[in-house]
Amino acid sequence: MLSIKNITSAYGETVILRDVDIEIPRGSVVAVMGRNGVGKTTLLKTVMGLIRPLKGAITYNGRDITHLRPEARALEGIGYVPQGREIFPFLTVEENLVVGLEARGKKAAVPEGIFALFPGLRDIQNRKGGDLSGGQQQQLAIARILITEPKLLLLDEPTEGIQPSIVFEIENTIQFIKEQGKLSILLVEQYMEFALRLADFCYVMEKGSIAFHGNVGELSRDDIKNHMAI
Ligand SMILES: Nc1ncnc2c1ncn2[C@@H]1O[C@H](COP(=O)(O)OP(=O)(O)OP(=O)(O)O)[C@@H](O)[C@H]1O
Repeated sequence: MLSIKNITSAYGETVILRDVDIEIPRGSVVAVMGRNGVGKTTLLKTVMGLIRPLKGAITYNGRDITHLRPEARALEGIGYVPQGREIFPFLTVEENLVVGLEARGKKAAVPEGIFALFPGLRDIQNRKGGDLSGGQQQQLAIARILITEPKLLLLDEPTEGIQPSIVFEIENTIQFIKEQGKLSILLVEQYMEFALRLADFCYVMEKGSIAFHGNVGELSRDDIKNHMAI
C-alpha cells in the first residue's frame, strides 16, 4: 500500500530523518513509536508531502508520489490527522465535518455512519469546536478525515493529553475500522500499550532512524520498551 524507502528529511540544514524504511501493507495498522523529538511527526509530514525529502522515495499503490503535492495526495486517499488536531474553533462540530468534505470537493452532507463510529459527536453537533474537550476534538478530527473515505490514514499521537475513557473509545473505533479491512493506518504514538494493541507491525525510531521493527505478534515487549527508553 505504502512504501517508504530510504527517506532523509531536513528542516533547512538540520537533518531529522535518516534513511527511513517503512512498509505499510494494505489493511494493516503500522505503529511508529519513539520518544519526543525523534522525528515521528516529521515522518508523517513527509508522507503527506508537507516536507520534501532530501532523498528516498515514497510509493503509494505502486506509484511514486515522492514529488506529489499534499492536496494531490489527499485526493489519492491519504488522510492526515495532525497532532494539534486543527479543529476550527468557531465552527460547530457539524460545520467542521462539512468543511472536511467540501475541502475534497465532495457532497456537503454529513453521512449518518460517522455517528455510529463516534456516537459522542451526535449529541454535540451544534457545539463550537473550540468548546470541546481535547478528546472530543480528537474524535472530531478523526471523523472529519474518515468521512472523506481515505484509503490510508495518518494519525499523529491520537491519545496525547486525552482522558482514559475517550482513549478507550478511540481505540475501539480504530479497532472497528481495522476489522473492516478497507483502510491502512500509520499510527504515530508514545502510548506503547495502546499502539501495540492496535498494530500489526511496529517500528521504533531513535534520533531519526528506525532502530527496531517487526511483527507485533513476534516482538517482545521488553525489547520494544528498551528501544523506547534509549
Ligand atoms: N519546523 C521545524 N523547524 C525546525 N526544526 C523542527 C521543526 N519541527 C520539528 N523540528 C525538530 O525536529 C526534530 C523532530 O521533531 P518531530 O516533531 O518530528 O518529533 P516527534 O518525534 O514527532 O516528537 P513529538 O513526540 O514531540 O511530537 C525535533 O528536534 C524538533 O525540534
